[in-house]
Amino acid sequence: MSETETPAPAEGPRRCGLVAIVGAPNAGKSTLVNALTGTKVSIVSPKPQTTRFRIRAVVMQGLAQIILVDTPGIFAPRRRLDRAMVAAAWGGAQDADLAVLIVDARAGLTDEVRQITEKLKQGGRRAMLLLNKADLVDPPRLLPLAQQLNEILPFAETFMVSALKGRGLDKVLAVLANNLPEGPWLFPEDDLSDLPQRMLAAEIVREQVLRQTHEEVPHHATVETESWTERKDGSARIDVTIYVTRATQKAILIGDGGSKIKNIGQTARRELEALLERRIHLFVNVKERAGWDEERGRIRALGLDDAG
Ligand SMILES: Nc1nc2c(ncn2[C@@H]2O[C@H](COP(=O)(O)OP(=O)(O)OP(=O)(O)O)[C@@H](O)[C@H]2O)c(=O)[nH]1
Repeated sequence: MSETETPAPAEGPRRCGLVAIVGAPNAGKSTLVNALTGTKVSIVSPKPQTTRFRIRAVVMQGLAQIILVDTPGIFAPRRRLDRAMVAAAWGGAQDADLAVLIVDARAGLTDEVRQITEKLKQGGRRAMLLLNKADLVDPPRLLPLAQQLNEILPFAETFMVSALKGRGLDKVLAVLANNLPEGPWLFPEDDLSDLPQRMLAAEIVREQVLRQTHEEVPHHATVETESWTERKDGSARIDVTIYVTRATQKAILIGDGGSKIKNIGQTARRELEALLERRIHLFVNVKERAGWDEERGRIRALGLDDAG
C-alpha cells in the first residue's frame, strides 16, 4: 500500500484541484465520472467541443474538493479547426493539477493509447493511470499492460478498476484527494447540491447550440446557468446565458425574428424535462462578451468571477 493510498483525512488542510480525465474514445470516461459522482453529468454531441476544459463533476472526498474536468476533442484532428482545438484541449490537461489516463484494459495498448501517453509525457503534468474494464480481463493480463504503459510514462499511481461495476473506485477517490494541492475549495459547499443540475442545464443548451448552428458560433460560445429557481408547483425556472464573442455570432444564434434561439430553447427544455422528469421553464439569453479569452473562461468556469 503506497503512502498516497490512505483515506482522505477528516481533519487537516482543505485541498482542491482540477483532475483532467484523459482517454481514447470508449475507454469509459463517462462511466467513470458518473460512478465517481453518482450523478449523470455528461454531454453527447456530434461536434467537437470547444472549451479549454469542461467541468464534469465536483466530488467531495473528506476535506478535498476534486473537480473532474474533461479535455474534449483530443483525438484524431482532421481539419485545421480541430487541430487548433486539440492544442487547446491539451492545454487543458496541462492546466489541471493531475491527469488521469483511463485505458480500456481489454483493448490494451493501442496506437491511440500510445500516442496519448506520449502526449501526456510531453506535457509533463503529473499523471495517474487507470486501467478500466478490469471485469472483462483476466487479472494476469493487467500487470503487463500496466508495466508497458509505465515504461512509456512513469505514472504516479496505477489503478485497476471496473467503472461499470464500481470496483476499485474508493481507492481512486482517496488517492486523488490526497494528491491535490492544499487550498480553499473553489465551490462553496452549499452550492454543490444543485451544481450537477445547473451544469446539466448549461450542457444541454450548449449541445443544442452545437447542433443547430454551424462552425462559427459553437467554437465561440460558452453557456452558463445563471439561476435556478424552484417553484411551488414543483416546476423549476432556469435562466441560462449563451456568451458569444461577436455581434455577428449573436445575430446567428438569435436567428430571424428570434427563431433560432427559440428552437434551441424549446429543444433543450424538452430534453431537460425528460432527463429531470419534471416541468421546466427555460429562459435562454444571448450575450456578447467581447475580449472573451480562455483565461477568463477558466475563471468563470470555476465560478470565481461573478462579473458580467
Ligand atoms: N465491462 C465494462 N464496460 C465498461 C466499463 N466502463 C465503461 N464500460 C462500457 O464501455 C463503453 C464506453 O463507455 P463510456 O463511458 O461511454 O466511454 P467514454 O470514454 O466516455 O467514451 P467517449 O465519450 O466516446 O469518449 C460503454 O458501453 C460502457 O458501458 C467497465 O468498467 N467494464
